[in-house]
Amino acid sequence: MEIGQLLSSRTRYMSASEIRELLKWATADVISFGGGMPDPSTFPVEDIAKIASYVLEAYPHKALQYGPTEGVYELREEIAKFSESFRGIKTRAENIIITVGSQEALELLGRVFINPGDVVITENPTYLAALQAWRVYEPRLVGIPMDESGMVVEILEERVKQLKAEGARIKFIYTIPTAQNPTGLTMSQDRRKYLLEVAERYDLLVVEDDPYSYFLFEPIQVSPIKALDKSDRVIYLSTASKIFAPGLRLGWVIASEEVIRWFNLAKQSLNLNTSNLVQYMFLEGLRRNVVLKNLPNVRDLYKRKRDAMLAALETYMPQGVSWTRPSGGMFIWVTAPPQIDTRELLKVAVTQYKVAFVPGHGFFVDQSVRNAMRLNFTYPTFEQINEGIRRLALALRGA
Ligand SMILES: Cc1ncc(COP(=O)(O)O)c(CN)c1O
Ligand SMILES: O=C(O)/C=C/CC(=O)O
Repeated sequence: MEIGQLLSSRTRYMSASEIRELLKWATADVISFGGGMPDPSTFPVEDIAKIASYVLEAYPHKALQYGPTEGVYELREEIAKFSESFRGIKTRAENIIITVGSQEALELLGRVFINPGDVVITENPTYLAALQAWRVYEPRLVGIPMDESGMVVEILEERVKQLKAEGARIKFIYTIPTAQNPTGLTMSQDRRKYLLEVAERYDLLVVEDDPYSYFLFEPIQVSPIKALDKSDRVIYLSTASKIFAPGLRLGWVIASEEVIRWFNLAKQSLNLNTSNLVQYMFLEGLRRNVVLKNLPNVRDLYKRKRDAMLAALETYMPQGVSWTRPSGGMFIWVTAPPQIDTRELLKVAVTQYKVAFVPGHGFFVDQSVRNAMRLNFTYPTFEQINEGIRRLALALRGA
């Protein structure tokens, strides 16, 4: 049966995630620098196995039953304590909703805030799956350039002034201020304060997406923007994906009670509630300190992997190729000579050189930059990092 005529008009805005599409390349002979996957050796498998059997023995009915859309109250309380002690964010259970990964939080932002033509301001480049989630709501995406200290907030302020003057409806400013995806860059503390000042001055919402502040390799003194928020204008997203296990699909939002109420309403029609079993498992993981006890080792491993990739880039890359030095997180952002289209390069890289990466196009609000690529260093082994960069350099020389 042909369904083309039956599709909704919004499907024209649905496009594949170049990250998800790459997962198929994670074959035996292709070295993939694609998905932002944690090193599987960091998964606390034994702890999770014990926790799963404990939860199913201690409170099976609560774990296996439907649950409250906003999430298990004890978990929301535990995340509030974790956020204050570990991130300096003072909050309460009532200001938290548990989501199916922070990817669901990105969807809830679109569903609750974006009408066609509304302006959403982001860093440029930014997380491509956020753009993917929001495009179906037909926003006007405005990208702000970055430098070594993150989003150039002076340019943000100028753009906000222009947009306000033309009567644009700015719905929120989206930032990944710490070890940003895809660049790995971290916004300075001064810029964080300046961004909040601009948001205060123009009465704007700020969405702070923060999966990576757990993995800062350099001693940079930065605080979550949410920790500086005195007027409930920052919507803070974080996730268990990088500090526990991505396959469990658990994230959370910290925001005003009004935002939480609207996210709750939108989530009811999406999936009723995040898996209770997974919520109780993460709750036990926090209570047993499984999350924090592993972090120093994981951070050290990822720092060594970042250094290994930076060394390999220095060794093998030809003239004209540049890259970021990430302060943390999972990614290095590489810029090839301007004549190279990395989507075209990927085809050759995979088939002839058996190495994969995420082309940079999809991380830009207008897909305007074609000679960039994102490399993940946390998933590949040290040997694959060196050999994969050697192969990538050969592919670039041949381009
Ligand atoms: C900036 C950003 N936001 C959201 C997500 C989605 O994470 P989750 O696994 O919690 O859905 C990711 C995952 N890489 C990310 O990098
Ligand atoms: O690579 C990323 O940034 C995101 C990874 C999550 C996914 O596998 O889609």
